[in-house]
Amino acid sequence: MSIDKPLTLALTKGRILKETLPLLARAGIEPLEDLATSRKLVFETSHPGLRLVVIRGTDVPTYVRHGAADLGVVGKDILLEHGAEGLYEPLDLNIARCRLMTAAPVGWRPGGARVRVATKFANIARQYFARQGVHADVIKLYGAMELAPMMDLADLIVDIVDTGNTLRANGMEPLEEIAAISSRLVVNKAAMRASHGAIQTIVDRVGAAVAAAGEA
Ligand SMILES: Nc1ncnc2c1ncn2[C@@H]1O[C@H](COP(=O)(O)OP(=O)(O)OP(=O)(O)O)[C@@H](O)[C@H]1O
Ligand SMILES: O=P(O)(O)OC[C@H]1O[C@H](OP(=O)(O)OP(=O)(O)O)[C@H](O)[C@@H]1O
Repeated sequence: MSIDKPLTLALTKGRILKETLPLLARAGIEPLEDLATSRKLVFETSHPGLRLVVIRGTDVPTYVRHGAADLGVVGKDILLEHGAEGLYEPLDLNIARCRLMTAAPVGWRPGGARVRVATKFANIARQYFARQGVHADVIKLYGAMELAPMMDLADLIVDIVDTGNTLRANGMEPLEEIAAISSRLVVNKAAMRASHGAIQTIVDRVGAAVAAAGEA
């Protein structure tokens, strides 16, 4: 395989993208166009032979697993929920930090033998409650998890908590932490072997940028 093969880095759009771009800039990787104002999905960068694609977080592991992107930036919550098969996870980027938690309406106490749990993170929730020996009926939702207990769709939710403002605003409180979440750099395993030098250079530069951000 040619050593000049261009590399693709898949970025999660939205909140993670906002925190990723300054880190990449510190690593000397800057898009040649303004991502915020462009409707494009593919961007050349200042780093020779590296382009960016900007997609939904849940699609990042899919692109990287299939080798359609060589590297990716994605939340650990997505990796836990959708699996990290075929991926290396060489760096914790220490951005978009939050916690994956169980939460319930203030004052809720377990009653019957089963709990109804509404969440976007159905696999994580099933594994978590199974480990706790709790019979959980997991109801998959795609957003606004806090609404489910209010409408008596569920007793508990599993959701991302940062400040706790969203829970408080909806009469809920956090209960238990399932996992600490931050965004990760992931690499396709086959690409790591085929383009080791070029990929390791990027991992090292981004790693140095993470360390510098930690000291700032
Ligand atoms: N409040 C938060 N504080 C810090 N990080 C968060 C927070 N909420 C989500 N994240 C992280 O950011 C990622 C994207 O969250 P965001 O809420 O922007 O997207 P989404 O609306 O869930 O995704 P999509 O646009 O694909 O529907 C999550 O996977 C998680 O890793
Ligand atoms: O504890 P907090 O600081 O309130 O943060 C937690 C909230 O943040 C995220 O939602 P986000 O703000 O991204 O909205 P969205 O996912 O509904 O777009 C997440 O889904 C939680 O609802």
